[in-house]
Amino acid sequence: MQEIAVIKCGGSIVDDLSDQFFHNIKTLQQNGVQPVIVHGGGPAIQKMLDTLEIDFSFIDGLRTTSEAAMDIVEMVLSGQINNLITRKLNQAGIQAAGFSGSDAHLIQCKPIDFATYGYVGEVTAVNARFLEKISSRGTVPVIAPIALSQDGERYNVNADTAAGAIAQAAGAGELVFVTDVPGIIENGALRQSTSESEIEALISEGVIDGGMIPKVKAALSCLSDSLQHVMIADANQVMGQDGFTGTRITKNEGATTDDSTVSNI
Ligand SMILES: Nc1ncnc2c1ncn2[C@@H]1O[C@H](COP(=O)(O)OP(=O)(O)O)[C@@H](O)[C@H]1O
Ligand SMILES: CC(=O)N[C@@H](CCC(=O)OP(=O)(O)O)C(=O)O
Repeated sequence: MQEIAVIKCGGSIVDDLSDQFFHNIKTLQQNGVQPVIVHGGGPAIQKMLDTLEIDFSFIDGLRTTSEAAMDIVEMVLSGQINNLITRKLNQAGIQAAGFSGSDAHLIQCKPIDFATYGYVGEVTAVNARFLEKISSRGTVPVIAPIALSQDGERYNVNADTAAGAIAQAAGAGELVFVTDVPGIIENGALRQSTSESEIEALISEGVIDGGMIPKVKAALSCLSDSLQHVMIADANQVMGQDGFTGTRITKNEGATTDDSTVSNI
């Protein structure tokens, strides 16, 4: 089986992906790696909810999602952003197919806490076998972070969390959060690496803030024996021979690394 690399493409950068991003995906394929793309779309969702004057708030970085908001989340993520990225990949000569996480039981979930968050899901299982079937035929799956509950309801999942769960369930050897910054910045400089104990301090000191918090949390929760580091990187960087450059996140030395909670169906 070829190595899988999950690339999470942030909503902050989807409109500004350069040729270099697509070149990097091609290079991964040429190196025998199967890329799986998971995307966000926070800014586009925000814009549409504001235009339609649909209420929401953020609690711990998660968008509270009413039924009306969920219609918009699904429309924007599946109908707009997923199509955009898939179309651009195909235009760049990379065979790609778009999916909602609610297709083919790709992402299964349960509500986090319906009374507080509404339709916001916590991933319980990923259909990694389906992904493997698509990837092994040379097609790049492009996945919107929408999940299905056991009773067939759609839920909104934070895209960083969805990418982490997919990487974990698919046994990915690489997970890269590509975004609009080169990695974790501290005092104006890029931090080349960090680990669990430092991250807690960086969050409490306010160095890691806002949209960077779900990335580092997702990274820490999916590190395992097969996935020993996670990268946060600039989406349009020139990728070198050693892969993406940015901030490399690892567990602390000596910590248990195999704490899998998402099942692979
Ligand atoms: N220490 C930090 N280093 C870099 N970016 C940070 C840091 N703390 C907070 N951020 C913010 O996180 C943002 C990236 O997260 P987000 O906007 O959610 O991106 P995406 O849509 O790509 O997931 C950056 O643009 C920056 O504003
Ligand atoms: C529950 C929740 O917060 N879902 C996110 C899903 C999109 C996302 O995560 O997009 P980014 O990667 O661009 O942040 C939202 O509604 O914005």
